[in-house]
Amino acid sequence: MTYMISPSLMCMNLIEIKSQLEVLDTRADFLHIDIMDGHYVKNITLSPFFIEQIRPHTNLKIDVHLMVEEPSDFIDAVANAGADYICPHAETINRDAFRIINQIRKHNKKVGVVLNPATPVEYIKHYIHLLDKITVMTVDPGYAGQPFIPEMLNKIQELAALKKEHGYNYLIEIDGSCNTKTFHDLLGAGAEVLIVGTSGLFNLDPNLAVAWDKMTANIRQAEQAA
Ligand SMILES: O=C(CO)[C@H](O)[C@H](O)[C@H](O)COP(=O)(O)O
Ligand SMILES: [Co+2]
Repeated sequence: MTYMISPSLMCMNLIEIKSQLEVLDTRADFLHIDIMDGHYVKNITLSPFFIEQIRPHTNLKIDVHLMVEEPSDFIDAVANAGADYICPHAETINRDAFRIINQIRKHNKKVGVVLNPATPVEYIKHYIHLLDKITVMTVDPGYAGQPFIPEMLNKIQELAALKKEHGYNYLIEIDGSCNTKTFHDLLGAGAEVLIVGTSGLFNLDPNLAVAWDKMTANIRQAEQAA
């Protein structure tokens, strides 16, 4: 199975950003950056300023997860700060989805959308063919450390089947509780990008390089069981 790993930087040890980025730079495929406005979800984490600060220190693709009520207010700022993928929630763009997709494309950035657990794939059917990435939330958005919602495995399978049937280009990404308990089922269902946060990576060891090795061993085990 091929898969890509996207560490969620809101879960990193922010006191050690530089050394942690060095560890991730040679190992990860993306850096996942959660931006929240305190309204769409009741939390505030990273920011366009944070992206601008880390951009010169990594060669990885920066993937921005916008948990905000008005994505159009943030797209230019995160694009100018150096994001590669810009991913608003489908629930926040369906009144002007095509305008938002064009706003992201104008910056020559990849377009993703994120689906909350209660949002069906049907909700994005009129623009699914335009997407570079679809993120299935396997927890309700807003916080790290929440329990996995197993009903989401069917949604991942549905996206994998649609991709195969129509030849769509989107990557199928998972956000929330990707860890040793869920890797097997997620990869089996068709997950292609795993966002790893507290449970899958950062809490495995205080030394991030050691935590990374533990995580990859866990994934290898999950693959073998498949
Ligand atoms: O979007 C998120 C939360 O709303 C995140 O990307 C979290 O950082 C991620 O879910 C954390 O991973 P965990 O293993 O579920 O703590
Ligand atoms: Co996220």
